[in-house]
Amino acid sequence: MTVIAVDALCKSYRDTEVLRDISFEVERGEIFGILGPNGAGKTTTVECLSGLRVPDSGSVDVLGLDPRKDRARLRQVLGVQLQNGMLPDGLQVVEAVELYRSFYRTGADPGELISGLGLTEKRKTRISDLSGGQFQRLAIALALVGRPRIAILDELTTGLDPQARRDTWRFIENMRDSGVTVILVTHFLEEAQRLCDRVAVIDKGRIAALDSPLDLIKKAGGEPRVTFRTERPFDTTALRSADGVTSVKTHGTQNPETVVTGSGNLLLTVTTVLAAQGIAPLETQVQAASLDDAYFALIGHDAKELPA
Ligand SMILES: Nc1ncnc2c1ncn2[C@@H]1O[C@H](COP(=O)(O)OP(=O)(O)OP(=O)(O)O)[C@@H](O)[C@H]1O
Repeated sequence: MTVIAVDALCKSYRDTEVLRDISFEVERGEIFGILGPNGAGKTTTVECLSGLRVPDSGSVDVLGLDPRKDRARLRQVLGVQLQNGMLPDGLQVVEAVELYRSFYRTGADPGELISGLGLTEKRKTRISDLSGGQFQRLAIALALVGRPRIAILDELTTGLDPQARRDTWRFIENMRDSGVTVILVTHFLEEAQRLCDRVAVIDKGRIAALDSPLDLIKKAGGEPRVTFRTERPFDTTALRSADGVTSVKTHGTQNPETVVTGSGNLLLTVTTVLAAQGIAPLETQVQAASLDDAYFALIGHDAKELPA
């Protein structure tokens, strides 16, 4: 069942086109990721979904409602993660959650939500005294306290420590399992790969790709890689011509690092070729293709690329 339908959305700020013909649909119970570089138009897109921004043209349908015309009804079914600075500093955590709970006819138990997000110790702390990560967790609690049917989480885990990030991922997965649809704007590709059922990559106001993380990786031709170091540089000719190997890149002169990408049993291929040359690889690692590869292939600047 489609819960969000966006069709041909366009938006300009003065004479700068920020959204250029954005269309997508989101199904009930999905975690739908929105990825893209800074300034790509991700926040503007989700602001059009929640009615905070009015598109210049195109249409948005959220659970059968038009966010421009039905904001009051939409607010009862849509939870939006607030950004820092949007809440009165003097409120305590528990007061903020209870206040937000009062905006909804039905909703979550504030105490359970606070504990589920690891904020029990901070329940009496004023918002101004929270750390960045604690505020972030409060913002998630406020987005969810009305038990929304759709939650829009923009930069969900920015500023969270690794443990809190993982706890938050589990929390979001449980939410999805209970039928909530989640729109997740993120810069963390690992987060998108782990959580999202489908991902839209927005670049310069257009959708550059929209697919499941696995299919994005496949379509971008992402391949597993084997990385190792050697004591000294070696002739890579045999490795380059081995079956299934598509690229070999080496960098450094002291214990140079070599990265081999390809298909088949790449680790066996690499170790066999090296053994035939009497080379013992050090610190060997095998990595599956990831969303990072697909993302950088799509937006065209691979910050991680090693020199050939
Ligand atoms: N109120 C505004 N007035 C003018 N320009 C704006 C306004 N809001 C956003 N922009 C511009 O629109 C473009 C898209 O912004 P948006 O916040 O949607 O990007 P984003 O993809 O969410 O970026 P980020 O990853 O940095 O959060 C940017 O170039 C931004 O400077």
